[in-house]
Amino acid sequence: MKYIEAIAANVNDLKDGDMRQVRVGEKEVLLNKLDGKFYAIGAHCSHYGAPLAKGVLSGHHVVCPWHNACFDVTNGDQNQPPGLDALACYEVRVEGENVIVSVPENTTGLRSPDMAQFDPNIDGRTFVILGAGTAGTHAAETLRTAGYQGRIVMITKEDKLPYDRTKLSKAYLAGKASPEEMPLRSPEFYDEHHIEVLLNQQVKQVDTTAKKLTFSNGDSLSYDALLVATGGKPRQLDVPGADLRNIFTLRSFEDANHILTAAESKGRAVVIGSSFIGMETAAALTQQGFDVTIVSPDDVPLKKIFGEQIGKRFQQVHEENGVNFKFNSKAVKFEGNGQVETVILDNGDRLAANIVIIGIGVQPATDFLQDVNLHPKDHSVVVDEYLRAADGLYIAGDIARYLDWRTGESIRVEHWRVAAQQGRIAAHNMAGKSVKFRGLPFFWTMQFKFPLRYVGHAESWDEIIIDGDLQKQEFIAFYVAKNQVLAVATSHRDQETAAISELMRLNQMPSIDELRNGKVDFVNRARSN
Ligand SMILES: Cc1cc2nc3c(=O)[nH]c(=O)nc-3n(C[C@H](O)[C@H](O)[C@H](O)COP(=O)(O)OP(=O)(O)OC[C@H]3O[C@@H](n4cnc5c(N)ncnc54)[C@H](O)[C@@H]3O)c2cc1C
Ligand code: FES
Repeated sequence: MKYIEAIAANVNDLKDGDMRQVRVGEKEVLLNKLDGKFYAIGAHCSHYGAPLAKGVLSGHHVVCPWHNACFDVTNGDQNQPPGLDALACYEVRVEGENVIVSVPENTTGLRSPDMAQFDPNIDGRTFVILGAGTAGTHAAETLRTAGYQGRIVMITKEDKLPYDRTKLSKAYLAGKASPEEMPLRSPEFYDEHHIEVLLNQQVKQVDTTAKKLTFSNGDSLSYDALLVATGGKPRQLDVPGADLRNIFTLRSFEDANHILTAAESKGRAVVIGSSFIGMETAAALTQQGFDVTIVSPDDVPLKKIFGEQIGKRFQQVHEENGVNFKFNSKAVKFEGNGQVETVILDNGDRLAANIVIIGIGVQPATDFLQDVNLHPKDHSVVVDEYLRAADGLYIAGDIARYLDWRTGESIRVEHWRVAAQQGRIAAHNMAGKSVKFRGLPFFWTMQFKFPLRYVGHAESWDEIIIDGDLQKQEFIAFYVAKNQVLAVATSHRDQETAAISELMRLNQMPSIDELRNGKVDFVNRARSN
């Protein structure tokens, strides 16, 4: 292999705990100094390619500024999702005052994690992963990185290998991502690591005593351990005309493709619901040339999650881009000749529509589970801190209900990164370790050019402290209850967000008085760990 070598820095350029992006030939490298030693790894996050130098170095790991993936800077290992690959690790040496980094000429900056080889003679067990979403995908790969050599079967009712669901309502629907950009891994990857993916297979029943799954075609499959990660199923609107053509929900690749096909003729779109799916879909369809109206029973979009001020800022951004809102309204009927033409609201208003998207939330997809502890509120599965629901049965992602270690409350979240984290933890436990789930919820949204990141979990709060400027979309909002920061929503303050999530994870957030006074240096506080 050919290497490129270059002087990347002077030894005095970096203090302990510093990191910077440097160039070695044409390649970008993240150079770090820890305990007097230099390390060099790939410069860009394996998720969406964020420059890690703009994140936060905390202890031995760097937190990505965009969606909080974490990498060990001494070897490039990824220790927190959402990305799947590790980072390349490069040779560094010091000669005199020069820090010299050596990089393979063909490096991509990424590295596939080391995985155990499938060998049924060594391990004759079958581990089944029901659900090929983010939790399932991370679990399958983690089983191999954790050394499991038995059979892995991942099952999905969809016709696609695992893909990036979060892009559906953003880049994909807006026409900015092609179908080829959606898969999380290539077909060859699953072959190489002997991860069997059964497509188009719906599971109808799980017998947790006999450890057996039954498919809708009557076939069955026995398992030694099972991870159920079946995600959410969109709520339907039970009103007359709801079965007309061109009325959609959005959960799967197939849903998005149906919407795109119907959207070819452009025209008017009505979106029912002003939470994430509704708002993101409205933004994407507007960018596709639709005249979009959002119908919502609320008076401000996203108010229950972010509060009134931030919700109104999202509304303003949508209105500036031409989206109309019908607040305090419900759709009570759809009319049309085979295909939807009119949406009728509870106040009698009639909205012309070529397509309708219903975004009124999801329910945990658990109807095939009988003999486990389902929560009466939403039929999510109650798990212990190891994400276990019964002997040999693990649960991860949108269907898992667990105790939030920060507040002791029973919560369930619908976030991509959390589902990935849980898939990883569940896999470690299936593989024989004893790892507790102690994640900090994190999600992001992007509507037009308004990005928002959210760390923590707050269903209600006493106060929202806002640092920054909502109008400029540069702010941090702290959601406070009983003198504790439960959650933080931020826009265009990415490095501080990474630092805050680190401080929240370590239980080292500044006091509420400090936050009220402003000017807290979150980045330096997180770096000093
Ligand atoms: C359009 C959209 C955009 C989103 N954007 C964001 C975002 O920006 N940020 C964020 O944090 N979160 C976002 N989310 C939420 C995020 O995608 C979910 O939290 C995450 O996908 C949950 O992962 P999961 O593995 O639990 O389930 P899923 O990803 O839903 O995967 C479930 C899997 O189970 C399979 N399945 C279900 N039932 C059965 C059955 N009976 N038999 C066989 N297979 C079955 C499905 O086919 C699928 O493969 C978004 C969600 C959607 C729908
Ligand atoms: S780009 Fe790094 S976590 Fe998304």
